[in-house]
Amino acid sequence: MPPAILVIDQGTTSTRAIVFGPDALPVATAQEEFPQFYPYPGWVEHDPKDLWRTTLSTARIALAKATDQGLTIAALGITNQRETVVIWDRKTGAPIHNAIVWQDRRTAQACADLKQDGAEALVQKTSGLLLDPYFSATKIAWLLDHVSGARARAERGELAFGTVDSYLLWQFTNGKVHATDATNASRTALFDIHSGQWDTDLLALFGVPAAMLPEVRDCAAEFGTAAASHLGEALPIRGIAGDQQAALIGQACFDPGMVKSTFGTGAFVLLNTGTSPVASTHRLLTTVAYQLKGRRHYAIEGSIFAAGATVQWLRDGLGIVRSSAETGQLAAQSDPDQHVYLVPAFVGLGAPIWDADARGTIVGITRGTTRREIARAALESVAYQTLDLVEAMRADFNAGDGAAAVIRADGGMSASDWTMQSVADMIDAPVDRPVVLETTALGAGYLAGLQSGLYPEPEIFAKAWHCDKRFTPGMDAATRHAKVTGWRAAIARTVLKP
Ligand SMILES: Nc1ncnc2c1ncn2[C@@H]1O[C@H](COP(=O)(O)OP(=O)(O)O)[C@@H](O)[C@H]1O
Ligand SMILES: O=P(O)(O)OC[C@H](O)CO
Repeated sequence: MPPAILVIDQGTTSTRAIVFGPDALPVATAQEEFPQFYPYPGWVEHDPKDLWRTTLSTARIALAKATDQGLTIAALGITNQRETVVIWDRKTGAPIHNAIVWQDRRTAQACADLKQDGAEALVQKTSGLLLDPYFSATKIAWLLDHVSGARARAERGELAFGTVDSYLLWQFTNGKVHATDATNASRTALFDIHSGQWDTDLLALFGVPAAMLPEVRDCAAEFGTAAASHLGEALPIRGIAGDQQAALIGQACFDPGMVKSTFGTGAFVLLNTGTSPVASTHRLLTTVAYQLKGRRHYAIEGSIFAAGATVQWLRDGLGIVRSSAETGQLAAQSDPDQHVYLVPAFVGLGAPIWDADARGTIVGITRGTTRREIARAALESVAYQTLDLVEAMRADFNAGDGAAAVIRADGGMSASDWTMQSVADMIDAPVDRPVVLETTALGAGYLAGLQSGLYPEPEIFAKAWHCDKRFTPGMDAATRHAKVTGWRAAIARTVLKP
């Protein structure tokens, strides 16, 4: 029977399982949403049992569909929402608390205090990240300080910490393997991205005992065996990467200067900088892109908190569109002489501004403004925010024309031709949308397939990447300049901290 790879894509709102055949094309999928918990404003939790339950249910469905097609699973790959923290008891495997999700802001004050003490330089230099509640370290400390007895148990080595990949790996292997990969480790703010080791100074800074940390492995590696009791057969786990890094791999962005952007609820833009980490002077993040055969490749990353979320707000909050896709139709009919800007700072602004207190605004409306101009402003806000990240990346990477010469797009919102054209116009570079849009799962599948000898080395795999549609920039420089100037003025009215 032809071999295939089963991938778990454990995301923020749903878990998906996708099987890739011998030619690395998707052949079977399953998806399941799970509950989100918001105990207080700004807090976001998941029940780890839900993450495991939906992992099993979707994997079983996808596996059965693949078996029906005569395929046999050679290995498992895992990709996951990053930074989210799970802590569990090593003896029972039981989590000591709900998972604290990457979006959770409960440790904002702890981060502000550390910043006040001048700790950000160490964090940035060693981990490549910033002092922000987004990352795992302060979430771990919060759990150790708020769950009764947890700190003492962690120090005695009784508790294990993991990002979601690590927790699923523990479950699949029945507690035999406590490991993660270098991309997930690089999102914790505890990992020295230069040496590839957990860092004792960062552990001391955040108050995290070393005894609770997983072992860090390559992205394509032997991660142990999923016990037969889970999926009906014992399966080797051979690939792990955080979801944005997995998308970079799935988009075959292996050369320095290549960029992918995933336009989902938010948007994540990553630029491959090769085997040297590049320290950003524009408050972008430096992160591990992937680690293969002990060799780390790096990326600089910027994130936009509201991309598709703005479209959802027009649909579910304002009720001025019936479907996401309608926004593109309305934008196409809008009046080009109206200069309306929407800054979707619903939960503050991400890179490169990082203002958690900024709140959204709409400027430039007149009595003649209709939902068409509002829809256009919503879609254009994604293009302007992408431009802000790409400009910062081009300046940081300093590679002239080679940096971000093209953006490879994916994610649900990449379905919007109008938005992709607008992004191309604003960044003044082509946007390519690939044939296989399941780039995140493909990236993890590629890693597991590479380790299994099923898929070829990166250079060969990259040749199998095919563009479905290229969006070529078509806006004249004067129009672009005027529009971007208007956007920057709108941002200035939004940002609270200059
Ligand atoms: N045709 C479209 N036009 C505009 N936005 C769209 C379109 N199709 C999907 N979206 C947006 O894409 C987002 C879903 O993308 P997805 O990658 O599934 O998100 P996530 O993985 O973050 O849950 C939604 O916010 C939706 O509004
Ligand atoms: O689960 P997603 O696709 O929303 O991705 C979440 C990111 O990994 C957070 O850093």
